[in-house]
Amino acid sequence: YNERARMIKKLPGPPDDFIVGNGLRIIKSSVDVMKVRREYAKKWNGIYRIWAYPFGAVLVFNPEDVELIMSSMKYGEKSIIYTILKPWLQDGLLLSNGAKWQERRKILTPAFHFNILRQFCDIIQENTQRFLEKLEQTAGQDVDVVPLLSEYTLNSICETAMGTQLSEDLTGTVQSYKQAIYDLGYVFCQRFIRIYLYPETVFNLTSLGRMQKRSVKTVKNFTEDVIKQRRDYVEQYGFHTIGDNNDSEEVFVYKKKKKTAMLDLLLSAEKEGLIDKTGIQEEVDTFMFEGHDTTASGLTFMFMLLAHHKDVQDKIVEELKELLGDSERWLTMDDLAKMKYMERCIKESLRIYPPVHFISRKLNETTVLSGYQVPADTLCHIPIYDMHHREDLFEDPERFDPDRFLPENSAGRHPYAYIPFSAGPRNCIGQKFAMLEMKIAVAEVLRKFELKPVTKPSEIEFIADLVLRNNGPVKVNFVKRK
Ligand code: HEM
Repeated sequence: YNERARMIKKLPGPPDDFIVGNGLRIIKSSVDVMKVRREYAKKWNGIYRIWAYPFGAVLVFNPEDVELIMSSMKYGEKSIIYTILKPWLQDGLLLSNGAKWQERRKILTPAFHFNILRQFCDIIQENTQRFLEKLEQTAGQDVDVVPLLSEYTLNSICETAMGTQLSEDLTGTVQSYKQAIYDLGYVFCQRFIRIYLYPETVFNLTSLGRMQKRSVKTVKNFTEDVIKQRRDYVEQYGFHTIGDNNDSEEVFVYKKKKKTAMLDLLLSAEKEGLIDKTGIQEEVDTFMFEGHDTTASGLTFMFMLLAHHKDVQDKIVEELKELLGDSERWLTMDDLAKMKYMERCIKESLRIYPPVHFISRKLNETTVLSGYQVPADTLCHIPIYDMHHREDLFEDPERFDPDRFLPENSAGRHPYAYIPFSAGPRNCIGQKFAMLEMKIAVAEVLRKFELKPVTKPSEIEFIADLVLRNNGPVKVNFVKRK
């Protein structure tokens, strides 16, 4: 009942219970908590608050407020809920703040330069061909795309950014890594809604605390192996450079040399004393997770949608035919840039199913949002999913309509109404990489297969996790084209 509480309670939100405020109302199962969030978002369209003593949170999904928060570094600091991820991602780019974040972002930005992505394109293509062979083995059957796509995207990030191929004898380790990521997402969400688990000493005594400890160990063992493999390679052969035979392709990475793998960049920064071993580990942990789980989620829902929209598949195939005729060559970056219809389909899928459905910032000063005074230190959550599903921003929001992204239909839309990759200075560093990978996967799969529907969008039940996931398999039937 202090001043901060009184200010927060002026915002619309669920009714309070004595002392605990809304704290008990949000302790739900992973599925129910997502349903409650949707109910609240529909009821208080644009802004509402949750007061759970001693924390106040405001959920902001009015584009004007979102712009205010995201467009400058004034609110660039991540909120306290991300500290739950610290034992795993430590001070990697996703979690770090201030000068450390700035320095790291400067080191890592060149790793996703256009010319480097051009080199990655071939590597992703090779991986895609292996993925297609896997699909061929189950052609005509109902398959759960979730594990297949997670393997596909994990291989892509390892072979490109990390410069390491995951060999067959690592299959067991890879499985444990993926399971550990699921477990860490589960622990994060369970702890997030249970404020009494915020103190470390209490949390460490619980089964969730023990689960986190085990999972962090598994994840770190795996990423340590990836770093070691590349370190050994670099020691033996030197940094893998590109553009040596073609000066027009020259890429100046971190002021001088040219390197492909992101990990090479970090190893070379280590030599210059700009980052240490721990720093490399935290960035590799961050990029391995952000670089595969998000894209896998995006592709999962994209394939489900395509399976239910044969007309959309036909249009993409038509676009491919116009571009390639009867040629069986691989698609290049230039081809993909011309596939405007397919790009609209991916954008629309990321609107309906944004893989990163929720982000959070710290308000470090009292801020006016939607006309309400929100006190300093309030957690400022941005539920991207709820904004993308606002009826007044996207008419008939559940309908899959790629033409929403035609230039004439996007004109007048608020630039912060659609933010699957976040926006502003702390936006997604891997956005172009993710779009490239998704385009290659969609185009190459549709060249070979027609997708038939199995799991229906109406059957999807989200579970609370770091990325958008269904509570169960997402099945599609891939039928080989003649
Ligand atoms: C469809 C795929 C992807 C989506 C939807 C996505 C979305 C996002 C979003 C919304 C954020 C902001 C997070 C926040 O503020 O808490 C973010 C940050 C980030 N993403 Fe992605 N991402 C994707 C793919 C990738 C890939 C492929 C990589 C790496 C290769 C990557 C690396 C990162 C990193 C390192 C950050 C933190 C950036 C910073 O704070 O400076 N993401 N991403």
